[in-house]
Amino acid sequence: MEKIIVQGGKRLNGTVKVDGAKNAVLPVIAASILATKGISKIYNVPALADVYTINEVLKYLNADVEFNEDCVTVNATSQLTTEAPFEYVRKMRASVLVMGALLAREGHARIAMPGGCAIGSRPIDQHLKGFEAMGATVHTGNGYIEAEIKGKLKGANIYLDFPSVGATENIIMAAVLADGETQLENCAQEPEIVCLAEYLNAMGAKIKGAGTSTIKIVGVKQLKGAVHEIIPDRIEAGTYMIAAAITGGNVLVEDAIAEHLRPLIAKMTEMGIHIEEELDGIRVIGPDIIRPTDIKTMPHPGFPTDLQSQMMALLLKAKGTGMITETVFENRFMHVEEFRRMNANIKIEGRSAIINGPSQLQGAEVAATDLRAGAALILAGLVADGTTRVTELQHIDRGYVDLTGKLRSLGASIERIVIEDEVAESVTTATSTTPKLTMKPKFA
Ligand SMILES: CC(=O)N[C@H]1[C@@H](OP(=O)(O)OP(=O)(O)OC[C@H]2O[C@@H](n3ccc(=O)[nH]c3=O)[C@H](O)[C@@H]2O)O[C@H](CO)[C@@H](O)[C@@H]1O
Ligand SMILES: C=C(OP(=O)(O)O)C(=O)O
Repeated sequence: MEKIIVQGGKRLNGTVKVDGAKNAVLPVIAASILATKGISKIYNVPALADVYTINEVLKYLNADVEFNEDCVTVNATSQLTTEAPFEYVRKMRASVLVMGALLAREGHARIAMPGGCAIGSRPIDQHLKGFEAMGATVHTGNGYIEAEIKGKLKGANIYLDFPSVGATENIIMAAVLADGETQLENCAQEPEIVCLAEYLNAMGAKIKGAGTSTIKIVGVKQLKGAVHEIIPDRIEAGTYMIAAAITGGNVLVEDAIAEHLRPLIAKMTEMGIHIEEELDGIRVIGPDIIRPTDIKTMPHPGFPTDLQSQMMALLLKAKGTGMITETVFENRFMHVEEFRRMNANIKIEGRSAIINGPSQLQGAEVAATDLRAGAALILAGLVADGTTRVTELQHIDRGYVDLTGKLRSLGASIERIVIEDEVAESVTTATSTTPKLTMKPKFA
């Protein structure tokens, strides 16, 4: 078992570099199987557990995939198989993103049902509605969803009931090889959609309007491999911006793109945090007193749900009452119980959390209930009295490259350890806060 151990009380200072965006690289790698000619080279790829999983999915489908340094090379020119089994989809829901591409290219896709996860039920009805509008038939059974089309998909007008990120991506990937024009309305406008569309256009696709609520796609006959660079991860960047603010530090978040982070910058500014947009990133200077604010998560350009739990950590240190309303996922407050173990004063009312700050946070044993919850608990640990121990690190590894190493380079007292003997560890830690013989640091 592994744990992250944080000692609170250090101000963070220095520069931290952001990696490539998880939510951009996953659809881009999925889209690479649309190329029946040439190879793709995708740069600025973060070494995340989810990237290894999507690469495994592609290899299972019969593509050649290599991951060296920050570059993933894909050759998908051989005949593909058209099934993504449960073992991959269970590990990572984004495995469903190969569905649109397989359907467009091979006329068939069979994908294990993704099911729900800790943050919500997460259906994919909008993805399937798009495929059906393009002429595909969709069946479900035995835990799988199967879509097929005789001949080619046909361009269609598709209106999404909600601007789903995954549905927008899957439908774009289906439409690029369809006969005729597809118009996708009320679609997601996230920067990751723009990154995907730019890659597909470099492959020969004809997509216009990515980044707005209406996207037009004119189908083409064939796509070829292309070179593409993944955008910096705005959620990772936002997490370090909050780390700087919560500790009253001064940190340059290198490569953070301010245009992608407007809602966070606006809210942090309202909270009295000093933010400077510099040429090579965003500098955050934490104030002595943080003011409370109210936040409502929304699809982009609204406040991102993926920064909701980290902002809750920050509100715990604000002087006064703040409120967070989560509108994107129905169950994304799992971290509240964990914050309460740390002495946080939070009340839940329906889809809102009322945070009465400042809480005198205390170090505790807590579990990362999902990826961003894990990051939020570490942020709280940075300002808690004493030691915080975070478990369930597999969630954090899905979305942060070396979170402990990066925070330590800014001056945080944090390490990741492998515990060989759980019982011995609990006896030792009950009496001491010094490193124990039973623990081994995992990263240098
Ligand atoms: C790999 C990736 O990019 N993940 C991101 C993506 O997830 P993902 O693409 O799964 O998120 P969606 O935008 O699709 O989901 C948003 C909401 O719409 C609902 N919904 C979605 C599709 C559908 O067919 N039917 C339906 O009801 C979902 O249950 C959820 O409540 O966007 C989310 C919202 O910004 C982020 O939190 C995730 O980090
Ligand atoms: C919810 C997230 O990711 P995913 O959609 O991959 O579960 C996230 O990145 O916070």
